[in-house]
Amino acid sequence: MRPIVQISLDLTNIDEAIETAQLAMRAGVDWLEAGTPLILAEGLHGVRALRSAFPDTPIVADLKTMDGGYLEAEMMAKAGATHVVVMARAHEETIRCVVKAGADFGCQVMGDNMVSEDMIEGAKRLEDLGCDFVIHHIGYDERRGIAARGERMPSPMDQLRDVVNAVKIPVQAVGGLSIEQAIQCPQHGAPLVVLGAPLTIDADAFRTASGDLEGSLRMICEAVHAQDCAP
Ligand SMILES: O=C([C@H](O)CO)[C@H](O)[C@H](O)COP(=O)(O)O
Repeated sequence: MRPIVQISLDLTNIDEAIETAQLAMRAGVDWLEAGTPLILAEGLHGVRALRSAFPDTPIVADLKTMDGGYLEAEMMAKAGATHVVVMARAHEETIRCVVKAGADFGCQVMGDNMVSEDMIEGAKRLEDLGCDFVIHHIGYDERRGIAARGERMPSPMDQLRDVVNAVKIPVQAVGGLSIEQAIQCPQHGAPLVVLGAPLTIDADAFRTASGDLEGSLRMICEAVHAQDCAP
């Protein structure tokens, strides 16, 4: 699979999300993600606004579904999402329901292994239950909590190769990656590169790469697209 750059719009209003998405699309980003904060703040209106502004762009709705999977996926697909997210820790019936809704409404399913007791088994479970992609994810609170205790912060890079080797579906690594680590994901067999915090939480540091946010993002997109994804 050709490497893909996805931008996570972890923002809290539609105007800011559209503005950031426009910049991202000019820079060469392939997929947009309606991040969990945007979905909480703007709901289906946020996804509809992105779909209306970007009619041909894949849109991931980061719902983090734990229950009521069919309806959540149906609503997001009808609003314009091409991808929805269900959690590996959800009941297997919930994962099956999201997969069924994906098939019924033309939407692909990304399964997120965050806080799985065993991240590799979590990824396999998602594949076995019919998900189209695995999101190998170390959560924001988990990372911050561990760092606050002065311990080494876990990274999705720690087990990325093992997760990639355990499943046949494409994998995306998420959670606290540096820009360099994100760019390297295809070399570790993970073709979906997601950029989140660098554009929002850490925007100033991100700009330092070239002094200009759009220019920096363009450089990142070019670096990702120039790679072949390792098997
Ligand atoms: O999904 C996310 C998290 O659970 C909060 O909603 C974030 O999008 C994800 O953790 C982003 O991580 P960074 O790559 O560190 O921005």
